[in-house]
Amino acid sequence: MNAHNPILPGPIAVFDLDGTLAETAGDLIGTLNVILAREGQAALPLDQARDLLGAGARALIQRGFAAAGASLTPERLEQLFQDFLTHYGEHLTDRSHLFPGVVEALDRLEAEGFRLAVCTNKVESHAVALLDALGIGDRFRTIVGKDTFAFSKPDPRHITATIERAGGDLSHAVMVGDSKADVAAAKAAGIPVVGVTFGYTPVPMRDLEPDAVIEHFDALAEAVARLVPRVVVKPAA
Ligand SMILES: O=C(O)COP(=O)(O)O
Ligand SMILES: [Mg+2]
Repeated sequence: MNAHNPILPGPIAVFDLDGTLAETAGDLIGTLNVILAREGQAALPLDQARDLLGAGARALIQRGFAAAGASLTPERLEQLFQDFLTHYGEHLTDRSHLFPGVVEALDRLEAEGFRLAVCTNKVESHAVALLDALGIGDRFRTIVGKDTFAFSKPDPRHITATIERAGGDLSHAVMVGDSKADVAAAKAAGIPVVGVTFGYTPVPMRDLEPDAVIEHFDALAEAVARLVPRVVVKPAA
C-alpha cells in the first residue's frame, strides 16, 4: 500500500540508463569501433573504452577519436554521429542486458509508492527502444533523452524537467546514476543522488561523493528510504 500522502504526487526515483539500469558498453563501444574501423583506426579495447561513456554518443565519438590519437573535424563528427546512431539503433541489445536485481528493485520502489522515470544522455528514441527490448519500458512515467530538451546532464534542468514531465515533486525525488554527470546534475538540482559502483566512470564513484553508494540493486530501496523524506499525513483534528 502507498504510505504517502495521496494529495501530494508521491515520491519519484529518476534513473540514468547506460551503466545504471543496463550494461550497454558492449554495443556502444562495439558501434564506436565500427566507426573507428571505417576511418582506418584500430579498435579500442572494451575495458579501456567503457569509461568514455556517460555524455552521449557525440561525446563518445570525440573521446574515442582522441583516445585513438586521431583528429576529427566538426563536419566529420556530425556525419559519424549520424552513422553511429544508424548502426547502434540496429544493435541495441546484441550484447546489452539489465544489471542484476533491477526488476526487483523497481518492483519494490513501485510498491512503496514511487513513480519511476529515466533521464539519460542517450537519444530518446534509442532509450525507449532499448528499455522496451529489455522488458521494462512500460515501468517509467517518462523516458527523457539527450535530445528531448535543449539541455542535458550535467545541466540540472535535465533532471528537474524529467521530474516535472513525470508529474513528480522535487522535494521527494532521488536520482540514481553511475557517472560524474549524474552526480553533478542531481547535486545542482538539489536532489539526493545514489551512485552505483558497477557503471562507467574513470573516477571511482565514492570519490564523486554521492549521498549513498550501492554495489548491487538489492541495496537500492534501503538507500532511497534514507534519502527521500516520507510524507507524513496528519490525522484530521
Ligand atoms: O551512453 C552515454 O554516453 C550516456 O547515457 P547515460 O546518460 O544513460 O549514462
Ligand atoms: Mg550512465
